[in-house]
Amino acid sequence: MPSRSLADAFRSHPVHLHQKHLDFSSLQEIPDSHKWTQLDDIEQQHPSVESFITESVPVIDLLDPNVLQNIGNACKTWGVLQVTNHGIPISLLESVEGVSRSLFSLPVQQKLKAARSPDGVSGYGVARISSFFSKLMWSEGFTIVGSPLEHFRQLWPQDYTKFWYMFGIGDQALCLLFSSFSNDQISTLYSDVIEEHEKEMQKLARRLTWLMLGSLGITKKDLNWAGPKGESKEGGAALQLNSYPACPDPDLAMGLAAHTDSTLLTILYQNNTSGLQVLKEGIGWVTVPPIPGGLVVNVGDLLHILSNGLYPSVLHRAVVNRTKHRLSIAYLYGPPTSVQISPIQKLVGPNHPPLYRPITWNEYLVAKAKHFNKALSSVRICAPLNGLVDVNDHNSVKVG
Ligand SMILES: C=C1C[C@]23C[C@H]1CC[C@H]2[C@@]12CCC[C@@](C)(C(=O)O1)[C@H]2[C@@H]3C(=O)O
Ligand SMILES: O=C(O)CCC(=O)C(=O)O
Ligand SMILES: [Fe+2]
Repeated sequence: MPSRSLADAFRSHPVHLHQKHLDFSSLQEIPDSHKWTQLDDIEQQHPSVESFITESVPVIDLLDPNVLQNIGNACKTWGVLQVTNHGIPISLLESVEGVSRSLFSLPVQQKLKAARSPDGVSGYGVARISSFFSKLMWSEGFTIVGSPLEHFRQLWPQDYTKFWYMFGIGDQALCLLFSSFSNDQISTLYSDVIEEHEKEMQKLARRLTWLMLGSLGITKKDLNWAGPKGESKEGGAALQLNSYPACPDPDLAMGLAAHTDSTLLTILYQNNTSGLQVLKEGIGWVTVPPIPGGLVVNVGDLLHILSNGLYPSVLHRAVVNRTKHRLSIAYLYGPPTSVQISPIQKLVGPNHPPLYRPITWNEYLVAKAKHFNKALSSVRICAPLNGLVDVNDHNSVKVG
């Protein structure tokens, strides 16, 4: 099962985090432990640019007849795009948002009952990449690999009262509906939502992978693990629920520090609060605004390797804001965990030597745990000939 082996990567390389769990909602001021300066994250030195003076991340309708070409262009020039008409029911995305909101609203002590262990992949905690920074991020996360049922049973109290609320115009038609659930009922209900979401997202992720590779002229035949004989090998995935509480001084805080994803691709849902920014060469940090019904899709490090550097894995981060609690839901999609990933043969030739050595997803996760933003460079075997530079390797010299 892919989910079980994804966890193996973390067992072999435990990450001990300086966990300091804050009750963000009670803070009027940012504690020193959470105050970031430019020195705390080298990537902060790039300017944040206003969306109206610059280009923006392409929005692509998956039903557009030119979808293949549009996706190819977006992947080459940005490494990120937003998709509409993707087929995932909005109601399903809103249900996962509801589960996430309910989870993060629990008291800290309750959430810690499902804390992620240093050598585990699933559970509640700060982002794994936190170990590379001296300052803490203004966020909480919950990672799910496989069924979340056991963790959910640890989380919700025995008698859990859930309320739905509806607001009318002004304060006229405020309506609260209360209902009591047993721990078992709520865990099963929420777990079913997560599993349905996983099923739907898996389908979309596969479709997007083939569209992205298709625009490079790659078909299933060109990939040994996904070709006619490899059909049965399914990709694996992790679901990351992110919560960014409102912050008294957003300029001093960091929601999620700049990183690339160790995936083939990541599909991100953001509730109607912006915060995601991507780094565009020569421009700076560009905000990716939430669009109704849209999903953000970004190229991950493994697709960067497969495409032999043609598709950059985009450096991105999440910033926070003063008034709104922001939630995001990231579906981190990868290949079967023990399959060797290397530049696709068709994209390699005398003028295009392979830039990376073969590596499995599990090995890559270990490399990320050791080297963080230098993980991609750590598997590089060849200096770029044609001016391609790893997006997360800003110190390297550009040629051409
Ligand atoms: C399959 C994955 C991908 C992981 C590790 C593992 C499970 C959790 C993912 C994230 C999610 C949050 C950002 C990130 C950088 C992090 O800290 O945890 C991601 C990381 C990666 O993309 O490297
Ligand atoms: O919250 C966001 O917008 C970004 C989340 C993210 O990058 C991740 O979970 O990998
Ligand atoms: Fe990410």
